[in-house]
Amino acid sequence: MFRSIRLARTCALPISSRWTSSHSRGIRRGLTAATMSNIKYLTGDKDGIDQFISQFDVFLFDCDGVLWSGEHLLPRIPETIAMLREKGKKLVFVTNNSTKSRADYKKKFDKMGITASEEEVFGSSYSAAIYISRILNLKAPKNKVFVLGETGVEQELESENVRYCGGTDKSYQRDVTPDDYVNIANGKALDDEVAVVLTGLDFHPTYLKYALGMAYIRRGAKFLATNIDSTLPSAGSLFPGAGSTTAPLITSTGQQPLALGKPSQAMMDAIEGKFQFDRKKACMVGDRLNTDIQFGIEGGLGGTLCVLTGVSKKEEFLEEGAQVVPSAYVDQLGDLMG
Ligand SMILES: O=C(O)[C@H](O)[C@H](O)COP(=O)(O)O
Ligand SMILES: [Mg+2]
Repeated sequence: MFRSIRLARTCALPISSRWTSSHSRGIRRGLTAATMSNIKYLTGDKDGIDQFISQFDVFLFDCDGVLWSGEHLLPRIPETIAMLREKGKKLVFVTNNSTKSRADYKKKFDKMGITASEEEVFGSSYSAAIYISRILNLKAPKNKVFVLGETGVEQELESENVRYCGGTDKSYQRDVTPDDYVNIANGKALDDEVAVVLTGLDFHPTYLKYALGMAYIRRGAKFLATNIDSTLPSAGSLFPGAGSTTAPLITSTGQQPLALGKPSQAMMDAIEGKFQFDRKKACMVGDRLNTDIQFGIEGGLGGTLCVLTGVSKKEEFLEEGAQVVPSAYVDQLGDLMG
């Protein structure tokens, strides 16, 4: 894949041509006995843990299902993060959860006693905002975004001076009326400055928002998504994810959105550019195979660590022929404390 790099506006983020590839090229690799034997199970293996950690200078951490499950902090997370910092490791928090901004995550870290800075967060809502502001680079007045998502998306669009409508605006959280059908069909209800429809995990989906989103896409607006995770791990269980709240627009328009969160390799390029690290000395830690682990493997990182406190189960990567296989796994991240 040809990769052209151009320095962007303010904070030096490389702009990769990989923003354009809609879906990452899945991993085509059968799980053989050899690879199965290579997967390290680290829980309870002190020497194995030390040896594993010593290979890496940088850890990219997923959040939901790894650090916490919704508002429930998982065991020994503050200690584990502190331990890695004491060992001089660089940490980056790479979440697909677009409902919060980097500033919101800083507040959540503080509330949960996790030592982390806003600068260390790189979320899918930020990824989407920089794609729109620095790649699409839409010309006014047709440069507005119709949002189907939460405040995290809105805040990150604001941080990139991108205009938007929809989203958490309460005037869209109402029942659709007969006039709405007429005004959407004749375009009176549509904002001519909307050039993009951006979806994320939406806790307030309404038929009206879907009807407007569909109309904008049908009249040519770009269809983007922060991420398309089908489920959200929370309170130790699974709930509808961003992919599920985006699905009505995929079904009604017959179009697939360009997803800008993990496993998008353009997001990896942007993270590498911002945090400047050697991929071979970096490890991706996550709970989901088709986002986190695939992200690390396709990104050519030195290693991937799957934790079993979120979405994926070990059977999914230990079974014969498994497509996405981490280099190691633990029952929970806190197990790295030995
Ligand atoms: O539905 C979603 O958006 C995802 O389940 C959720 O956001 C995943 O977040 P992550 O595990 O990447 O922190
Ligand atoms: Mg996760």
